Amino acid sequence: MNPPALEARQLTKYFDDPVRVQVLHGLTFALGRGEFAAVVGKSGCGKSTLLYLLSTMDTVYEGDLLIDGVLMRGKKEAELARVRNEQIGFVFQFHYLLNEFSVLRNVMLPGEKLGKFSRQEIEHRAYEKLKILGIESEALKLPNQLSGGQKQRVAIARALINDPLIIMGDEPTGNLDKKNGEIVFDIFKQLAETYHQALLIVTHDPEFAAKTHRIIEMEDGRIVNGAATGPGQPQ
Ligand SMILES: Nc1ncnc2c1ncn2[C@@H]1O[C@H](COP(=O)(O)OP(=O)(O)OP(=O)(O)O)[C@@H](O)[C@H]1O
Repeated sequence: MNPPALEARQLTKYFDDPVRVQVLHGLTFALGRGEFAAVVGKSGCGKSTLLYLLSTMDTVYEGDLLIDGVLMRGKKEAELARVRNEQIGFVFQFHYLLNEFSVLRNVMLPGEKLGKFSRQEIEHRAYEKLKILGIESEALKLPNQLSGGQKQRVAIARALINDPLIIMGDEPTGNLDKKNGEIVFDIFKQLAETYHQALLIVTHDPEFAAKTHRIIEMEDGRIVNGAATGPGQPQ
């Protein structure tokens, strides 16, 4: 059996700014392949801090993090950068697309950075991703010629270019209207159910959270609900 896409074991985080404050209190949970989980909780409960740790961007923590069964502790920054680029796709509330490049090139950039495929192959993959997101006709436009919903779909295509095992989002629908939020939700669901990617999405939208496979509820730096993967959850 495959290991979980993501596993946190007693993840603990302190900030020392200006005094020592514990922000995460020994979080233990796993996220399987094909699972679509929402992380919810009040402002300040530690959701973004958790995402930072899980995405390997913050390496100062206690406890352990495993990605696809591999322990992240002790890895050098260059190795972590490779893990991030290859295994994790990130979608933020704001799209951070580069306006001087076409939509297609924006999607291709993380593929070029990975350096695993030829430029032609990356371009082919970028078109494929834009197609999944229903915006291949916009490929040669500049990001600022698109609507907000379309831009967010480009950002998702960019997160998918290297076929990551895990997709993380910090309020990826926070900036969208209801209709576009639903489109993005359906895309995430398809990624989990058709492509067996693991999705961990921070959201303040209860309707969005209620439609995912699993809600991980946080309170004051602890998981108070949804830490355990239920029986029958896709792996
Ligand atoms: N760099 C930092 N230094 C000190 N404290 C921090 C730092 N970053 C976050 N915190 C604190 O850690 C706690 C958790 O913050 P975090 O941003 O993870 O919460 P959140 O649940 O994502 O909130 P929101 O929903 O408002 O985005 C908060 O009390 C915050 O003030």
